[in-house]
Amino acid sequence: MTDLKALIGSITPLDFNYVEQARARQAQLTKPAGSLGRLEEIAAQVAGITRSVIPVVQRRAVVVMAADHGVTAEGVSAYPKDVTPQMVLNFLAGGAAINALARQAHADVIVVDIGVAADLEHPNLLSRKVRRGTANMAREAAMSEVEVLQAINIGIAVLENLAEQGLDLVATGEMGIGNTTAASALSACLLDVPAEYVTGRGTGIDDQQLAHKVRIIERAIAHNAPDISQPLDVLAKLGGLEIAGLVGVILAAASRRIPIIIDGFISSAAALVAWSLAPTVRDYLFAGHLSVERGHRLILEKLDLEPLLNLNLRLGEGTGAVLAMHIIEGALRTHKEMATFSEASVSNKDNA
Ligand SMILES: Cc1cc2ncn([C@H]3O[C@H](COP(=O)(O)O)[C@@H](O)[C@H]3O)c2cc1C
Ligand SMILES: O=C(O)c1cccnc1
Repeated sequence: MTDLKALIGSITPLDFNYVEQARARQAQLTKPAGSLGRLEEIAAQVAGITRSVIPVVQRRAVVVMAADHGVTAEGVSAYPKDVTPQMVLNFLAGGAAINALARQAHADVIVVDIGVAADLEHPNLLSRKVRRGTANMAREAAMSEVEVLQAINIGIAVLENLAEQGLDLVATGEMGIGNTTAASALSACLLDVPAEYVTGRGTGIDDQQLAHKVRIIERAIAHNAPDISQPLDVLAKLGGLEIAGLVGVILAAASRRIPIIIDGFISSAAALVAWSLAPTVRDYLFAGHLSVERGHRLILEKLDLEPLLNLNLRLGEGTGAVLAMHIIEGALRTHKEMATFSEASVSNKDNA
């Protein structure tokens, strides 16, 4: 097992030397100063992350962590829990939204069974089951302390393996019926806001079911009484195995200086936990999009992240994050491929 403390300690802030050099290059490119807006900031941030003045993001992957949630017994989702293993098989067959978008973005889809409550076998599935779904958090802790650490360690190992093979950009994705309930419970605690503020309709529940979902989350928080100053305690009691796995992915990617695009509400809840453990992780994060799910904006505000896209997505799987890879690529392509004023013999501003 990785020493989590050591991993967290190894996450360093952006290297401003490279940020400044990237900004200096941007100032020389054939465009009015600042005219590429956030694309310029993205290029500078990736330069600071990777310690490369002209970075590339050639090798890309989305890690889709899948797991089940005991809290589905309370009727918090519009879909049955069987959809979790069924969708895992769909990912492996290439038929889900994430597969189509990943093909377009030239990203590998890495599917991890970290806690699906069904027996799954497939040559391309990473079978890393910690347990068959979490316990029902409305009645008991979702996971034990040992299990949450196991799940985080699996995320770390998955990322480190990918990094060994070569990885320039990673997106986070998930699948787990009931996981908006876990993400809402986590966010309510870590943001210290009423559950209602961060609870949405997930796969599409009605008003009555939404009110019920809020009550279940309130009950889970009251019953488990997590220590909100201890992110791992909150994660164990109210989280999900896939969320814990993504915490590991995020921490390990930051430690290896790999830029991370987080997806919607659930991935962002994982990022919130990672940030609570290691605030420096913020430097490595891009928010792929703003989800429709209530509460997403509050998490992004806490992390001081501005979403790259706003497309009314409410799917998860990593879809918004993988779409945002095109924006990051656009930022880095202009940064790399544009001519400077002197190269193209274009006149710069008089005082440049
Ligand atoms: C067919 C299908 C595909 C999905 N892909 C992602 N999710 C998304 O919906 C689930 C969370 O919503 P809730 O908390 O309401 O269950 C997660 O599995 C999430 O990834 C899906 C959901 C369904 C039904
Ligand atoms: O934003 C998300 O991640 C999301 C929203 C609804 C359902 N599943 C995921």
